[in-house]
Amino acid sequence: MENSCALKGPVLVVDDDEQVANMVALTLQSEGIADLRKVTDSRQVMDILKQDGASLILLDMMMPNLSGRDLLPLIKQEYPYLPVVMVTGLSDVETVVECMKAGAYDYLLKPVEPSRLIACVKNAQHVNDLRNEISILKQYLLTDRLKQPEAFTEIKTCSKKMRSIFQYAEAVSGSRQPVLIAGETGVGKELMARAIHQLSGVKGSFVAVNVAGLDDAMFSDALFGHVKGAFTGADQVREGLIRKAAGGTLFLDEIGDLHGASQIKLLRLLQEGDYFPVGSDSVKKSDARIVAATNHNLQESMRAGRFRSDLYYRLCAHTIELPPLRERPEDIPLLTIHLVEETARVYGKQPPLLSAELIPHLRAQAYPGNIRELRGLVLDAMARHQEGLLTCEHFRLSKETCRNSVQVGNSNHLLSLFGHFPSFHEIEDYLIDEALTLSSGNHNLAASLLGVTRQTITNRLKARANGKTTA
Ligand SMILES: Nc1ncnc2c1ncn2[C@@H]1O[C@H](COP(=O)(O)OP(=O)(O)OP(=O)(O)O)[C@@H](O)[C@H]1O
Repeated sequence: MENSCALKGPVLVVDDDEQVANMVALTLQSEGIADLRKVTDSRQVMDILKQDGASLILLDMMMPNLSGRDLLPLIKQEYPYLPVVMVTGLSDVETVVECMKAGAYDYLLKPVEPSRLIACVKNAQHVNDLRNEISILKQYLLTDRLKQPEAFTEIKTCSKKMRSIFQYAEAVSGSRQPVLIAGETGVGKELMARAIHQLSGVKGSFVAVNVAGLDDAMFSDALFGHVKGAFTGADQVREGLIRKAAGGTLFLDEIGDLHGASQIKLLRLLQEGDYFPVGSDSVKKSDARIVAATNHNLQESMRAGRFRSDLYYRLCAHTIELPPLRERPEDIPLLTIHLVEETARVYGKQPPLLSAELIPHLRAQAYPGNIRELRGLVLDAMARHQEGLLTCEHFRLSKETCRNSVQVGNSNHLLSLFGHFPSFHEIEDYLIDEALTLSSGNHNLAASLLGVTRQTITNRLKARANGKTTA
């Protein structure tokens, strides 16, 4: 019995009549469902499932040697979550009822009507997606592990909230449904969109377009392209970005600013998977996965009549809300060190050590521009910095927060913290513990924060464990 309910693999079209199988396959291919396998001998089905799996089976009821009706219980016993759609002639309706009771997902009557076939397959795929998503989320609840941590390498974080978001992103990355990434400016929405693209394992490209400021004509031309002669000056055919994103991901940034007329076109693309190049009345199909991002509250925009509710509900099936930096201050040390190292590489400098008071200062900022703002601050500070420690003096920080943070060195504060005036070793231990907390236990990071080597921290911790520290 199959333990995992994650369903991967082609749609199997099982019919002894090759013509019918071809017709079904062609109809599905015309809808962009390309991962198909035709099987004309039903006795091969169980072996195929064992070797290559399947995400759905279209199973003819009447076949020589092993009928669909006899095969169904065998499939259901081994693969209880695999949707099986029975395909049958009208006269078999009673048997269909029996098959539904035996676990068939749905049935189609011959001759198969294309729109019903497509709707049935898409529904089954949607149910599969949801089941896969739930199954992955369940695994996370039990293990708290990421399957592909490398997809998130560019997103530096030690925040638990962000880690749960990574898990959710992994869970939805295999779905064909759109993903909406919401969050303030500069929180890393585009980085997240790229991670989802990488996680989904699709072969096509990641194509990004910022739709803010595009009027409807510009939007249609950029996305859908145009035919020669579509308008004055259109003397060449232009392939739209949607074509470039075929088999990949189309990232629509600032979707909350999308023009009203363009919203209708995008809705059609999401619902039907098709579009018209400008100046053409021949419809084109798209299999690009749509990921959209916004820093607006789309529900508010919807209530204010600026954003179509049908489009919103189509987009928000999988929503990822990235928290602002002020809600994950624990990321500030890690991000600062990452940005300092990155900038040092760009300027061809040695990465400087950070002064002890710098991180508390940086943590005290509000960052309305989030990580992009922190990046700007670090770039600017690194440009001023000549040599030695990187300190508060190099940063354009609010004087108020600097004054507040400087009070860390106040002796009253030390008295209230330790209950007595602390010894040198107590302060040392305290600093090491704080740095380890800030860096989520990362010794390299903690050493960099304290301006010492990693070995110093390790030796100190070892000595403490062996009871060799003096109070
Ligand atoms: N967690 C992170 N780790 C490292 N760099 C980050 C992180 N988050 C964001 N950045 C950097 O911050 C900058 C802004 O990120 P990004 O463009 O992804 O934000 P955004 O949310 O899409 O912004 P906007 O809404 O303004 O388009 C980029 O330079 C990006 O590399």
